[in-house]
Amino acid sequence: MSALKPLIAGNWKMVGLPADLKSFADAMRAWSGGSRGGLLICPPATLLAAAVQAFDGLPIAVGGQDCHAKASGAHTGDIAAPMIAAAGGTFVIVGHSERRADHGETDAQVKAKAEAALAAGLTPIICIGESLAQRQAGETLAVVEASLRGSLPSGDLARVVVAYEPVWAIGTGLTANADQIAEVHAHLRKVLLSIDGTGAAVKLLYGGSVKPGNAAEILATPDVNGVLVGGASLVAADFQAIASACPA
Ligand SMILES: O=C[C@H](O)COP(=O)(O)O
Repeated sequence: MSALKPLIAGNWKMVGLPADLKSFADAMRAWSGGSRGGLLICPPATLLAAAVQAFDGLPIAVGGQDCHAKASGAHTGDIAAPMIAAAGGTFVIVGHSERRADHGETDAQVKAKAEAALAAGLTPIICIGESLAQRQAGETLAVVEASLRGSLPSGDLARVVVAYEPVWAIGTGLTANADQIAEVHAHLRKVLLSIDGTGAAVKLLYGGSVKPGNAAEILATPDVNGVLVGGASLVAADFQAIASACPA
């Protein structure tokens, strides 16, 4: 773990009703433990403002799961970055592999979304990762480097977070091992430093089947500055166990 304060981020994806948010917030309020990392929950857009209220007084930031590249306009069903900020959100995930796969999002579009997020005062969490076929073909580092370079916003990187999420490890129960994570994160850090001096400030999260049982090892892996948790972030006890696993 580097000097960067780790970030434990939960992505609820398309899961969660008001009652689920209430149970989760009640459990977080009753939690006697703590975390050395910052905590973030990205609920579905319908719960964004309610989550800000539900977590009032708790050290839990709230973020969106996606934003449009434009600040407003005729884009039915989309959400603009200033809307997330106005609801009290401070982060937004962009370029998640599920959006890249389901909506054909390109690196250029992800870059535009990250720039829109920054313009609205949000911290973008830019997701990149290789498919199983790309890993088996030995293309992992080239794929993630190209995606990183293509998805990063122009200019100051100090407020950017990058999440490495191998597509084959998302929701599958498969997790990249510590050596695989360390190799990719070291490469991403080298690329970030080569782009701009502010690349040192970019938090590098790992995502893909992070659970209470593997969080400590992942969080202790060199160049890992936090985790992006899907399924396990829906269960307060699991999210708490992962948050508690942050090393000193
Ligand atoms: O955004 C989160 C990632 O897609 C990981 O999801 P997962 O923890 O359910 O594998």
